[in-house]
Amino acid sequence: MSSDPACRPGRSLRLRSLLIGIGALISSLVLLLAAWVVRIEWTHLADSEAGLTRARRLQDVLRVAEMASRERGPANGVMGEDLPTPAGSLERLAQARERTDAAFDALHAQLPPGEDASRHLGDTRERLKAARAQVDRIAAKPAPQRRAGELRQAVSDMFEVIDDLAPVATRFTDEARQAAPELAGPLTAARRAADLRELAGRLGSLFTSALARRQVLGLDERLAIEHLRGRIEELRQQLQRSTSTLPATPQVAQAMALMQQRYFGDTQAFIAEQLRIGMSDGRFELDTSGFAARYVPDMDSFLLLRDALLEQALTQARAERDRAALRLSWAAAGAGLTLLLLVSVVVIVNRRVVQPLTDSTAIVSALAAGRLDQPVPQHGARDEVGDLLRALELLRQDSLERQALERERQNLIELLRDQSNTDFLTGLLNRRGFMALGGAQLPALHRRGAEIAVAVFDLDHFKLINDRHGHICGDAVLDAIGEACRQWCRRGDLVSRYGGEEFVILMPDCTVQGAWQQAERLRNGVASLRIEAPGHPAPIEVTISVGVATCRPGETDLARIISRADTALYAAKREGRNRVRVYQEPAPGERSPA
Ligand SMILES: Nc1nc2c(ncn2[C@@H]2O[C@H](COP(=O)(O)OP(=O)(O)OP(=O)(O)O)[C@@H](O)[C@H]2O)c(=O)[nH]1
Repeated sequence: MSSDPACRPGRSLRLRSLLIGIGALISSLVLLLAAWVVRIEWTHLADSEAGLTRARRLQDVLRVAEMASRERGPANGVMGEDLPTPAGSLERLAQARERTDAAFDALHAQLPPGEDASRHLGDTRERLKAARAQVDRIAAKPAPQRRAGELRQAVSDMFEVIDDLAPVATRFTDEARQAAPELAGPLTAARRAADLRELAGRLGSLFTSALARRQVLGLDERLAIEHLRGRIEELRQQLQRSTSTLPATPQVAQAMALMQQRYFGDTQAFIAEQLRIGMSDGRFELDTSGFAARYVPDMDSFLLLRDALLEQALTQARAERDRAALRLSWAAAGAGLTLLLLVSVVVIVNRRVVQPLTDSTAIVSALAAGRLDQPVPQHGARDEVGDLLRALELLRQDSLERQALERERQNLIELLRDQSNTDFLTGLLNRRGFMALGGAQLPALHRRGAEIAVAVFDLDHFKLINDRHGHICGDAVLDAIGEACRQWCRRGDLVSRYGGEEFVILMPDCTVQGAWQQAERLRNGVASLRIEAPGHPAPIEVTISVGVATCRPGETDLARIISRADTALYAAKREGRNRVRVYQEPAPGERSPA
């Protein structure tokens, strides 16, 4: 039964391997799926971060452009005022330049060094420096010496600084759009608002030359002003269209309304009036500073709108980043929990099912092999596996009882067998046991060429002992003779109480000479005994007569050998007892003594 493969413990090990394999496979699939989801969410998060970073950079670029644009007011101011330039104008210009430089520094700090945008901004600053030097050269001249051409050039150089920032702004807008497409709307609209501020500023700057010299506007200035007004209107419409598609925020709505009211309401009428004067007699009521004081504040409505749109974009980007981070956390936590659950399931199934099955298989195999010493493990749960283990324990207990009963039965059989072959008085073999064992030994002894002898001895006048001292004393004497046999016979000799007071000894590996010596030793030993018998004060002395015969080659009939030894025994009795006689084989033609 133990050879049945189903009983081998290996089965259960394979079941555990299967469980671990399935667990590992499902875990791998879950991990793969989780890695895929986490990767997607990670990409979303990275894109959102990138979109936010680019939106902030765009905000900084637009701030640089705003500051450079604001710097044009004080620059135009000092170029429009005669020497000595008022300290207040110089102070305003210095402060404006400081603010522009600070905005440049802040933007530079955001960019990794060596990046294209960083290098480009470096070039733009050089261009700004050159434009400022040109402004300072013109402002250092007396007003009459300042030519219209150089004034326009100086203004144009300042414009170019702003134009130079446009590619950087476009680049960050594109990068933000690629990383987070939802930012495209508000960022594009914010750039349009910034462009409107710039164009409005340029429009004002075109009046600078005529205002400074209180002259009519030149044809190219008039054309440029009309061109800019057209561009401004066009941009306004684009801005309206783009903001109308965005999710409306109160800040953007308010900034749009303010822009419409202030710049495209009051300020447009003011510009139209200045244009009319510039096209008629050039007698402006305001100088450049007065013009700037009236015109510039209304342009701030563009900046309010730009900032509101940028804030909307940044808020969107931050919200998207936070959502992506949350989704990423959920995905990672979900994957971790699923894995934990899987591992728990594998551990529980292993502990509740596979391990008990493994133990059960080992126990069943042990039971099948008859090994009952292996205890069945305790399993507290009231489930099928628990029932199985409890049933196995019952089976084991039952088998243990059966085994004990079987052992008892075997012992009893052994005992009975021994008793049936043993003489109850001396503990030696009885006749039956002697004949069975001795008869079985002879063939093997012959096969290895051993010499075999048999001795038969009988107590002398034993009847007298019984008669004089009683049967119990006779039994004690027989018992003492048995002890003497154990003491004086060799280890391999087979000794038996053959019947009554007659004993037979089978002596393997014994020549006739050896047998005679052995018999003599035994006879002397018995004669020297002083046997204590119950109820008998004096020790009893006995003698024995012994007959010895040897086994003929190949002879296996034990009874015949005993018969020959018996013949020798009778001879010993006849000759006076207490002696050993060896059976003499009759000469050819002579009759057997028996
Ligand atoms: N106490 C006792 N006596 C036994 C037992 N078996 C046989 N005897 C006695 O042994 C005696 C044998 O006597 P006999 O055959 O005449 O032989 P003997 O008296 O020994 O004389 P020889 O053999 O000629 O020397 C008988 O009295 C039997 O009763 C036994 O188990 N116990």
